[in-house]
Amino acid sequence: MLKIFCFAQDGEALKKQLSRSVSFDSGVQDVVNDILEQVRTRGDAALLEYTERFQGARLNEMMVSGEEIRSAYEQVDSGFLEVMHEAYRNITRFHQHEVENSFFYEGAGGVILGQRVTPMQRALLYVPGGMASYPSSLLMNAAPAKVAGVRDIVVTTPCDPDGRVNPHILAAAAVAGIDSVYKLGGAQAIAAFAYGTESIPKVDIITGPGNKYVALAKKQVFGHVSIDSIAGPSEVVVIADETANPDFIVLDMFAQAEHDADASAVLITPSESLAAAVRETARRRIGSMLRKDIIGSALEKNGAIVIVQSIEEACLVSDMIAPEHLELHVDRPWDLLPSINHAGAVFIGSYSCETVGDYFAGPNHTLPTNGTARFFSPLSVRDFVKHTSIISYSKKQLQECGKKIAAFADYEGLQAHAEAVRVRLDS
Ligand SMILES: NC(=O)c1ccc[n+]([C@@H]2O[C@H](COP(=O)([O-])OP(=O)(O)OC[C@H]3O[C@@H](n4cnc5c(N)ncnc54)[C@H](O)[C@@H]3O)[C@@H](O)[C@H]2O)c1
Ligand SMILES: N[C@H](CO)Cc1c[nH]c[nH+]1
Ligand SMILES: [Zn+2]
Repeated sequence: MLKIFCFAQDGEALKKQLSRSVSFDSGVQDVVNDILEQVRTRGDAALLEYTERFQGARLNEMMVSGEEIRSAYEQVDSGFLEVMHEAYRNITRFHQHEVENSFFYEGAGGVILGQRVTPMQRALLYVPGGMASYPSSLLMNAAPAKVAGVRDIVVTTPCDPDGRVNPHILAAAAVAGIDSVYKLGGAQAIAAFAYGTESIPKVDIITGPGNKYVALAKKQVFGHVSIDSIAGPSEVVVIADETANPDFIVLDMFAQAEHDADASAVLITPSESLAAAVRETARRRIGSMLRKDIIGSALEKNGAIVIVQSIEEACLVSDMIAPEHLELHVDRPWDLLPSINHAGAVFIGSYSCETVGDYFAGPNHTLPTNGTARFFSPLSVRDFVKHTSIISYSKKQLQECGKKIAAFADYEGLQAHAEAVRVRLDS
């Protein structure tokens, strides 16, 4: 199930296997492109057909009522509510540190220059709900949107075949103060909110994680709307030395693998004895896991133990993968941080397990996957704002530099640009 590779011998083959790419396989691309096109051209009719096909639900009503949200909040276990409230406070507090201010300054000659930071007006938060339900993802998406000051925040998540949304998700919506929840999932939901349909209002940004269909749909609609990142099937890389605990490592690898048969989990270590112990522990423990089939498939397809020559080489291999999550189970974990260039989130030391970040610590768990941590960042307040440049010249200030500006336009051969300045110099 967890094959052991030696980087020195299998380097080239491993590069191919481990480097995850944003180019999803062509079967998935065809399916997603077709769904996007159908919803774009046929609107609600296609949306409802796909909802019936993929969720088994024939919907008369696409939205959850306010009453359902209130009653879910009242009925959910009070201990769970408390944890959700505490987690939401932690997440909000973290995101408050990301707030950017507008700025203005006096440029040469006293002109006023600046940048306004303003919130997006309409955001869709996608909360996955195919194989499991993710109230934690609702909290993770809502907090930065709220902190940014987004005016209209709507959530969508797949309902069950009876048209019901998981009550824990509805309770999380109440915790975050969100009252618009749709029952739609998959690429068809992404299409509906990206293009708009008769019943679904187009949004400005779509954020949130999802399976490969959701992640690819977000990628394809980018440009019609903004997106946060490609946050697809979960991934973890563990870098470990001989001091690490094999049980910790195995359960952290299982934790990501249990999300999806397309998830991935890789251990990189210079210790052959640790590699053998992890493989043995995985074999022993998998039988007791409720999601053993999903874990087994994910590890079979995208699981590996890679033996390297040193911890430094482990960092290089990890960078090659650019994982969503990177755990450092080594003697001096902080020392490795400068050698890590590409990871969505880094977990320092063997007690900072990824589950802590998934639910509770505060940093966002919506993270880039498929190697896109090379250029995407975790979901943040920055995703929910945009920037507008401000330029203010008086007549006198324009007269001081107008000739130079008009000359620049002349060099570009753009006469109207030049005249637009000269006409003011003569006025
Ligand atoms: N990267 C992150 O930040 C992050 C965070 C949390 C969860 N995740 C990931 O989110 C995903 C959740 O996946 P999920 O499936 O449980 O829920 P989901 O809501 O992402 O996907 C369910 C929907 O996928 C669509 N779908 C399923 N099979 C299809 C098919 N054959 N053809 C077309 N559409 C199909 C259906 O519309 C279905 O309703 C997992 O991959 C998990 O690892 C990622
Ligand atoms: N590990 C997921 C991100 O890949 C987030 C999550 C939510 N619930 C449990 N885990
Ligand atoms: Zn998780």
